[in-house]
Amino acid sequence: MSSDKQNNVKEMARQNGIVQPLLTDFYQITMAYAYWKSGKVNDTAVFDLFFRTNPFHGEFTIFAGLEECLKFLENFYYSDSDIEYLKQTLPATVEYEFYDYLKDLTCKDIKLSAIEEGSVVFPRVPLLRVEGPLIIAQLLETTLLTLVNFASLMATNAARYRMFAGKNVSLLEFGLRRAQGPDGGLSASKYSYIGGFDGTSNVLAGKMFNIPVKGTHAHSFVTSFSTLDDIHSVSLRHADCSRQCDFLKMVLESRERISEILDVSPDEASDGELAALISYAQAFPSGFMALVDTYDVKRYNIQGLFRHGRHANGHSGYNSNCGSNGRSIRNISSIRSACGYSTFERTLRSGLLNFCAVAIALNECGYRAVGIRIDSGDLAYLSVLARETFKRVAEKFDLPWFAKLTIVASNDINEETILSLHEQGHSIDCFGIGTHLVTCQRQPALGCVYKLVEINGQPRIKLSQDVGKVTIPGNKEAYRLFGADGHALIDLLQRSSEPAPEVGQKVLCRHPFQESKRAYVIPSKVEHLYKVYWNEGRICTAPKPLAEVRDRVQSSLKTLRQDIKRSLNPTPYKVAVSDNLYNFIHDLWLQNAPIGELF
Ligand SMILES: Nc1ncnc2c1ncn2[C@@H]1O[C@H](COP(=O)(O)OP(=O)(O)OP(=O)(O)O)[C@@H](O)[C@H]1O
Ligand SMILES: O=P(O)(O)OC[C@H]1O[C@H](OP(=O)(O)OP(=O)(O)O)[C@H](O)[C@@H]1O
Ligand SMILES: O=C(O)c1cccnc1
Ligand SMILES: [Mg+2]
Repeated sequence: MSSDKQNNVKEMARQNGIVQPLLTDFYQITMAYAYWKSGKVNDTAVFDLFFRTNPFHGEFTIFAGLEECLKFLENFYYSDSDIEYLKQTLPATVEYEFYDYLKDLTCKDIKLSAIEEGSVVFPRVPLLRVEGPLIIAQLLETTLLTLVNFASLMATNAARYRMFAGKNVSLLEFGLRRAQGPDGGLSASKYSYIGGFDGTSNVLAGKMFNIPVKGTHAHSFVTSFSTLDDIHSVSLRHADCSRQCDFLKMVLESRERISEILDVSPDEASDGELAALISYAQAFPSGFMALVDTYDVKRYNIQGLFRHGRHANGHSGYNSNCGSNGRSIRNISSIRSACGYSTFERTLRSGLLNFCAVAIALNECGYRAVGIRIDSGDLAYLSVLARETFKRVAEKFDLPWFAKLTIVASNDINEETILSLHEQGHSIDCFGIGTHLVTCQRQPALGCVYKLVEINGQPRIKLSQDVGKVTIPGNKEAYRLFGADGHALIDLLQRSSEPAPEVGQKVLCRHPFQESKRAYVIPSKVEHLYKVYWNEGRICTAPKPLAEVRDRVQSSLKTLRQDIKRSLNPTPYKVAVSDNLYNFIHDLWLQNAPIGELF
């Protein structure tokens, strides 16, 4: 295949295959027919796509999904089979000329302006502005919403995990198996990466979007081995020469030595687990990363006790509620009485001992192990226990790097768990996060809407009893005004006919609906938020590559004050309208609001 063709295939692959004009609500097509039949073919409209509330009890959102929107516009046409399907689906009374009209429909007369993908954005400020023929602009609604809503929600969720995890911890997305279907899983991987995750376990996402693919192994790998007899080969080739080492013998010898250092008996470690770890190390001698909790106390049938006693309030006993060994005395004693031996002594005893034995033997063969994953129990406590173990082995074997082995933690981790673990203190280097991240469990939808704000040059306002739902009419521009300290201060919406605010010039910023709320701002910097991305039938501003969008998320977040980003009770960021737009909204509101009668 020529390299052009290969690039083409790669480009196509980056596009989500199910995104096409029929991926919409039926009512868009019935409305299109009714518009067409009522002579509105030449009407022009402006639609705003925006959300009303930030997700996750936060005060910011990350805008994502723009690249997919542009690809959708680029490829928008009804195929013959689409038209055939519509003929069967719409009533027989629909005139045939309508299908001829649909057949020729493309986005050539649409103009799409948008905020840069990866930017922090706020309620009411349109993320996309779609201008053009009413019928086609209307037909785009559902697909644009589905492309922006989940992408932005995911990117925001991931950015929050990134922010609360801190920059010294890596984050891996492990969610595919628990995601909302294959497309949910794929999108989750893509937008988690944009939001600041370092890698994904999703191989297709890695291939399609060039995201680093990472992973460890599952419990099933460990439990598939029963005894040392299950080891296929006892040898491993030395890293520096072709010499075959008697790897099994080396591991068993190192296990003896380490068990003395750790003051545990090798008899208590599982041989099946050791066989599994040896086999994994033989397959990946330079990337040895082992799951070490398969044969911990959790697998000895006392799970119920452990769970109810310890995490009832979402906190571990470590540090807060602990005895001299760092565990909750109540839980330790209840587990002791249940199983007749000390949990503390037993915890990770098998896994850590076996891991260290294999890692030391690998070292003797010229390889460095990577680390461990813990997937159950008190992650703060167990990570500290593992780090202490590594330090002891590092010292005894005079291998300083051993103390710094990577500790990955997984198991139902969410934002609160990360904050709580940080509060307690832990030794985790990397979180593997699935369910809560990809399903956005804390808030499963963003709630972007697509509202008509102008028709044939005339502004449109949608009134509501709920003032928060009143739309801001007309064709508008949005500006971000920065304060003297360089932070973003306020987003300002103006009518498109108004001159842009200028640096150093006082601007009156008004709350869109509350008359008394207003402030003067003298911006130190003004950022025009919209660029035209699609016009005259083509992409006129190229969307940025994924890695640049990812950087944009971090640089854009840096412009926000810390209090806007904090987890608990963050300060709202201000979104305002110009004085001119304020008066325009309220005049139109009065014109459109019916005057009631009292009897
Ligand atoms: N130190 C900690 N502080 C707060 N939360 C923690 C801590 N350690 C673990 N967690 C969280 O507590 C929950 C523990 O879940 P659970 O009680 O089901 O235990 P488990 O170890 O997963 O048990 P099982 O193996 O039976 O599923 C997980 O959501 C995990 O992320
Ligand atoms: O908990 P999440 O945030 O969703 O992260 C993904 C989970 O998926 C795996 O568990 P699973 O029990 O499916 O398989 P395993 O045998 O590999 O643990 C992994 O061990 C994590 O616990
Ligand atoms: O690689 C892993 O450790 C992994 C991948 C998916 C889900 N849980 C864990
Ligand atoms: Mg698991």
